[in-house]
Parts: sequence; structure tokens; C-alpha cells
Amino acid sequence: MTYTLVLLRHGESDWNAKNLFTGWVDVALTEKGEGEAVRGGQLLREADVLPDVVHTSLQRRAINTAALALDAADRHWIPVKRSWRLNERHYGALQGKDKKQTLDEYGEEQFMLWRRSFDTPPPPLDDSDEFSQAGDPRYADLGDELPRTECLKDVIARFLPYWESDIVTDLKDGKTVLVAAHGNSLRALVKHLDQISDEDIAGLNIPTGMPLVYELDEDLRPTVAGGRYLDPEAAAAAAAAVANQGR
Ligand SMILES: O=C(O)[C@@H](CO)OP(=O)(O)O
Repeated sequence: MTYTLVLLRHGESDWNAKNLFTGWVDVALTEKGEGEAVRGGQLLREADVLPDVVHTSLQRRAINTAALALDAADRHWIPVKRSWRLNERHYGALQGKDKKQTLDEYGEEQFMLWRRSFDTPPPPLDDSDEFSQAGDPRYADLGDELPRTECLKDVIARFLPYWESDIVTDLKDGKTVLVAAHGNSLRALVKHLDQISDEDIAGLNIPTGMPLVYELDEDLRPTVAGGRYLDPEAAAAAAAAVANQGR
């Protein structure tokens, strides 16, 4: 018995296209991003990997990617569950900043520490900042738990409870589960699934709009390390582009 889990990062967003740190800012998909989402759904249909339930974040780029992909796969009717725990990493005071300008201003080492280190969060975002989520009604229930910045370690800590309580439950019910989320919340999940070290996870990048399929054994360990992209060549090229952002 294996369980099927499909990971899908949202398609290109407005701020991906503009090369801005995004985090919890709720930006839209670009037209190209919408096309990537549709293509992702077509790949699922062609591969006959048909989700029974979808889990998304509370951010429109993931929500709309899931809707477009599922429509293209003729699975637009499946149940949807959403949680802030699948949101992108909160990028703190970097939210809204240009990646290239940040690299030029702070240098490669600091840029990469903020972007890809396991446990160095960017400086916190002030609640009065135009890109703050303090006061956003969708996060009203979080109270003091509302992040002002996060590193990957923080994302894992807030993601894992939802993984255990909701996603694993659906997998163990025999459902094919689609998780439509974000570059860094999916890096957190892949780190957990593949037991990637705190150092090595820095080198892992997830491309936009490319379905990544994991078959998991009884202990929820991948039967193939790293899973399989349904379009591996396109995924490798797109992951390299993510790695090079800011340059
Ligand atoms: O800006 C962000 O929120 C993320 C994902 O787009 O960027 P990065 O890949 O630099 O972590």
C-alpha cells in the first residue's frame, strides 16, 4: 500500500515577475502563472494522477493555482481545505523589497542567509508597514501567533501540526492529496519527507506550476527520494531559475 501526495507550487505571481520578496503579501498570478497552473493540471490528467482532496494556503496565488489546475484535470469539484499553516514563509522586513537591490546592498552572504539559511530570519516587519498582515481579517484568530518574520525552521514548526492533523489523515484514508502552496512552505515539506539536512536544504528550489508526485510507504517515507516531477526537464530548468533570482 502506498499513498499518493502531489505538491504544486503556485504559478508565477506578479511579484515573482517583478523579482520582489513576497512572503505573506497576497499578490495575484500573472497571465504566465495562470498558464503554468493550467499546464500543471493537464500534466496531472495525462499522468492519471487525480487528486481527491486539495489543501491550500490562505493566499490567492496558491488558491487560484489549485482552482485552475484542478479545472484542467477535470477535478474542480473535489473538497478544499485551507490553512495559514501552508502560507509562504513570512519574509519579514524584506517583504516588498527588490531581490537584486537587496543582494547589491547587503552582499551575497547576508542575502543567502536570509533567503535560504535554515534558521536566520530576516528582521521583523513592523505592524505599521504597508506590507504587514497585522489587522488582516483572515489571520484574526492567530493572535500572538501571527508571524512578523520567519526562517525555514519556523515554517516547519507551524506547518508540521497541520501535516499531521489534516494531510496525513487524508493520505491514510487512501486519498490522493494535492498540496497547492509556496516555494518555501513546500521546501519545508520536502525537507521533512526526504529528511534533508539543515545544510543541504539550502540548495533545494521548487519551480512554479510543476506537479511533484510522491508515493509514500506505510511510514510516509518516499518510495523514490525527491519524488518525481511530471515534466522533469522543465522542472529542472525552472528550479535553476529560482536559485538564480536576484542575479
Ligand atoms: O519571495 C518569496 O516569498 C519567495 C518565493 O517567491 O522567494 P524566495 O524564492 O526568494 O524565497
